[in-house]
Amino acid sequence: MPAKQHTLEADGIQVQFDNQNVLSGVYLRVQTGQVVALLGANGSGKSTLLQTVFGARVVPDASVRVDGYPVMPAYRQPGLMSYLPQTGLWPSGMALATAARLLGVSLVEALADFPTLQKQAVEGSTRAELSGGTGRLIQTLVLMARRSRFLLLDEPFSGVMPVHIEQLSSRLRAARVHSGILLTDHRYQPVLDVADVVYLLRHGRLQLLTEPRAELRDLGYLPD
Ligand SMILES: Nc1ncnc2c1ncn2[C@@H]1O[C@H](COP(=O)(O)OP(=O)(O)OP(=O)(O)O)[C@@H](O)[C@H]1O
Repeated sequence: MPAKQHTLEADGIQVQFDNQNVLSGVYLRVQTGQVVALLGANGSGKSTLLQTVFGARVVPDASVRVDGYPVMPAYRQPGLMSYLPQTGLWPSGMALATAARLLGVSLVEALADFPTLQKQAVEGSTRAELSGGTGRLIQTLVLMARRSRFLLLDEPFSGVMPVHIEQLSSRLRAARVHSGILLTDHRYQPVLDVADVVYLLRHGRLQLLTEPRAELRDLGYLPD
């Protein structure tokens, strides 16, 4: 029997910095079974939006709902949402195994199918001892192993080598069985390859793209 579908919605999000509107009148919808891409220029407000949805940023009048019920702050609801911030998920000097344990995950299971990562994540090793891309990938895999209903990923492909991006993309596709995934990254190609739905954040608003590659080219986000 197919898993029951759940819907995350967010709206009413108005954010200003220095009297400039960063987010105004955003409506976002993510369903379990979907990978939803959030694209946009540097500084367009993608990270601000993810922080707000997770509850890490408090925005008056914002509404975040799952299946129609308010879930603010979402991070307080057990099993509901996991969030990979752009700045890192745990302190870089913390042992990977400790970080995974605090997140309720087995490091070995999280890194299954990634033998090179398993070799690097030996007892006591920390993110600070790994390359940037390896550390990024390990954080994403640990977070995914929590199997939360919704997963917010801010630049999971950053610094990750193509062969691992491919493997991570397969994991993301498979994770749709139990999760809805909201993903932002400047590596448009792998994002578009994995996404079921694509939003462009522009002038503070979300635009749903129906022909993502063509529209991104027309708007100057992708080269001709
Ligand atoms: N705490 C803050 N104080 C002032 N301005 C901020 C603050 N946080 C974010 N901003 C501004 O808000 C805008 C949106 O930032 P945000 O990090 O959300 O963009 P982004 O789309 O994630 O960018 P990038 O793709 O470069 O990561 C930027 O202009 C940024 O300078």
